[in-house]
Amino acid sequence: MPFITGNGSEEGELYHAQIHLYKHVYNFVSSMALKSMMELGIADIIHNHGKPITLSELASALKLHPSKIGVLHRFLRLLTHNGFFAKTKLQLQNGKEEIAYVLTPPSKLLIKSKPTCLAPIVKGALHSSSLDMWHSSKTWFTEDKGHTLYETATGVSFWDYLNGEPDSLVMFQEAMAADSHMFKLALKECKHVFENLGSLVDVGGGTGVVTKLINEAFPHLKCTVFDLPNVVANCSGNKNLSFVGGDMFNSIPSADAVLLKWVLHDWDDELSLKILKNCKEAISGKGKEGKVIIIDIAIDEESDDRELTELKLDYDLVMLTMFNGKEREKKEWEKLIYEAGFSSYKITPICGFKSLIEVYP
Ligand SMILES: C[S@@+](CC[C@H](N)C(=O)[O-])C[C@H]1O[C@@H](n2cnc3c(N)ncnc32)[C@H](O)[C@@H]1O
Repeated sequence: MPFITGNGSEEGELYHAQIHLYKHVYNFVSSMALKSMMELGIADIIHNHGKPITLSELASALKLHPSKIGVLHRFLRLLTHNGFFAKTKLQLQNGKEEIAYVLTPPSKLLIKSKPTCLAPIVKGALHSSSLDMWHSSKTWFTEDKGHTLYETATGVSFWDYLNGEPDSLVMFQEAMAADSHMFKLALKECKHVFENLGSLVDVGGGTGVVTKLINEAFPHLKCTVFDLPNVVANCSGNKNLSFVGGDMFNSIPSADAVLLKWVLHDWDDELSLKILKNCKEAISGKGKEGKVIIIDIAIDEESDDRELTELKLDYDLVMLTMFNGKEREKKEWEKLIYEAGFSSYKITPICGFKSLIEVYP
């Protein structure tokens, strides 16, 4: 059981069950408190302060009305409990002590001046356009249409919504770019995958954050970012980095290798199969030497701990409800890869919760 049962008495079990249930009912409070912290820029303030910050110093930096100092304290208390701040004691000149707050590794990921800043993920994932649809889930379950939850709630697909709302498209691309910056660390783990390649096409490569990192590490590798025409319209590259607009369901530019990062989880098996078959076609000029490099989640409940599995399963529902996509278990990856006509593959965990899946013709 995921929760500890009581002392065996009926009441004890009931109380524990209630705590478990309420905890999950109010999980959104932790998410929204985190969003408030990101919007207020608290991580930046503490980072720029350069030393532990007291409540009154933080309130003053935030220019809060005095009536909000107690509010700030209670937000900080929850966020500290949730691991986003740590408390330390400052010795004052009058001999007294005062509590001060410092950043922890998760809140350091919200410092906007750092390349590893994940604030755009918090902004995008907790934006009303991602959350409001959940109120329509009962209708979605009971209707007999092949819509995503997002379509049922809003009447348009998420992709159409993005394409019709330039600000939202920018927010989405910024969230993707933020996540991709983490790839710089992962590149050290998977350098071997890109060595000895002459050309690479990054399919669904967005604004090219990942491809630029690969291009920096392998300046002689000819890289192409391939995405929808409106996504790459204003992107510029260099001698060995170009942007091409198109539709991966029609055809993909030829290369020695294709990269699909954070792409296949947007699509169901039928459409993913189509993309993979087009990837196979794109690398066919390289014979058995070609490869497809997938970076996505692989659900592995047996090996992963509870927190990691929960994150992967949360992502699965996000993909399902917004795109009719899915996060796949290892055996589902195998089925998809073999059905697309590839002969072998290798899965290696990277980037903390994603996997590198090397696929060979
Ligand atoms: C989840 S994002 C991943 C972006 C990037 N690979 C990354 O990891 O940051 C999926 C990308 O697929 C692109 N995409 C969606 N439909 C496409 C299509 N039919 N052809 C090419 N790209 C497409 C989207 O524009 C988006 O940039």
